[in-house]
Amino acid sequence: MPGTMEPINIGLMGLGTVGGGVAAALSNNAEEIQRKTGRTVCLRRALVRDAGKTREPAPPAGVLTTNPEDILADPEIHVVVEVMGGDSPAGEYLERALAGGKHVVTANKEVMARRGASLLALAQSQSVNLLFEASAGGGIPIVGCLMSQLLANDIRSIRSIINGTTNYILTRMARSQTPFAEALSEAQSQGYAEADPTNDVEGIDAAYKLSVLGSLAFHQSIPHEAIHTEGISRLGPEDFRYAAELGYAIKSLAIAAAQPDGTVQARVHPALVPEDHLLAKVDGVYNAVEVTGDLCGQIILHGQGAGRDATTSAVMGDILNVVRFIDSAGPPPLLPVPNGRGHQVGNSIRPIDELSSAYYLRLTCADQAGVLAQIARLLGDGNISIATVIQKDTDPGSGTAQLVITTYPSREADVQTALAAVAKLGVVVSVDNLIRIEQ
Ligand SMILES: NC(=O)C1=CN([C@@H]2O[C@H](COP(=O)(O)OP(=O)(O)OC[C@H]3O[C@@H](n4cnc5c(N)ncnc54)[C@H](OP(=O)(O)O)[C@@H]3O)[C@@H](O)[C@H]2O)C=CC1
Ligand SMILES: N[C@@H](CC=O)C(=O)O
Repeated sequence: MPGTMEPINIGLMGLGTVGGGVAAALSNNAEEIQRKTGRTVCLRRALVRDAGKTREPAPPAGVLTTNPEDILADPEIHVVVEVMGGDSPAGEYLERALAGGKHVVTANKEVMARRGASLLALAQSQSVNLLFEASAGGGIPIVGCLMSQLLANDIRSIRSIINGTTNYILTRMARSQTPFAEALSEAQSQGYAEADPTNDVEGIDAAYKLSVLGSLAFHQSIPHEAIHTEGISRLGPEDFRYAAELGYAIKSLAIAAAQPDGTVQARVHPALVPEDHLLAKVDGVYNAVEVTGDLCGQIILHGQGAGRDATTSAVMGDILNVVRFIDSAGPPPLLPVPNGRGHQVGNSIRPIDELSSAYYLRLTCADQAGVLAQIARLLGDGNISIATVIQKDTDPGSGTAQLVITTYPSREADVQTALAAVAKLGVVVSVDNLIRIEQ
């Protein structure tokens, strides 16, 4: 490690939306960083795929490289900041960096969801830090909050909006009837979306983030593969209209909740949220995380969940904390190492089938008398009671009508069985959507 008067050198892996923001902050805020940490923090190398790309601002001469060894094998680089994205090769680079005694800061939720447990154990064994605030919630300091200030709590639940791209798209669709593809392209041009936006719109990115947050909150591994995950691509403009008529907004929620039997329920899916709930008011690229703990009660953190500056704030916070750690000469970092003290071995995720929830159901049916009665009978046979009904002759002359039903809370497994029976009714043309209602 560097002597007390020497600079701390950063090896930046990735110089895109977030990496560009971090490089700019290291340069523009150099004096302030020096004032706050007593150290000069220098960008020594920046790894990219294409060194010929035009970059604004252009990095200083000699900084760009396409060879990861220029960072991993350089003993003068003390901190690796990974903002490349994806599991591989980023994951292998981080393993190498930690094994080589370098501190690591990453914004990569996929790597932390897939390899966080082993990376944290490696960091612990090497007495180096591994910080990952930007991996969930963008500029919202939720990771640090769960790791430190809320640590004394028995966390009961996390209910959150943790994908900026999706929330941006849903807001545009609800407010201005913007078509899905156009709203996605706007989110991409603002730098919010992942390299493969399927991860955003299909809920995969939110599942990675929920895996990170849930593992910290419940002190057990919440594997992303075990999280029930649904995307937003099946939502149509009519769903937003009907939801508003019923007094709800549609949001993509990521929820992890402790169950009385010690298991955890973890799910990412679109949901109807009452219009007066705080989560319903989170719009555009903003995210929010509601944490309920036995001591703190309910806390809601709200802020920008994606974008260059907000994410740079989280990454830079981690960098400055690493610099302070280097100079603290204190004990090794206290990382949330899985299977370590207070961390349960194994995991127990409750299957979605056992969830009890109210539902919004949209159907296209024959426009004739008695249809609702037939559907109500089949739902009733499956122990599902109807709460409200909206009937619309949306396409006069077509012989079909739209039926929107909300139900009282019922078991997911019962709803799926009853719906399969409803779909087979001759008078039902199509089952267009089924969305959970979150109170
Ligand atoms: N954008 C956002 O709002 C947020 C992003 N994140 C996370 O931050 C990370 C980076 O995201 P973002 O900045 O948007 O991504 P970008 O696609 O904008 O940038 C990725 C950068 O990594 C470089 N890169 C990618 N793969 C390789 C590789 N195999 N070898 C060398 N260089 C590589 C690219 O090089 P080149 O420039 O040559 O193409 C580019 O500079 C991701 O993990 C993302 O999930 C987290 C929170 C918010
Ligand atoms: N693609 C992500 C970026 C931040 O994590 C999002 O849209 O939230």
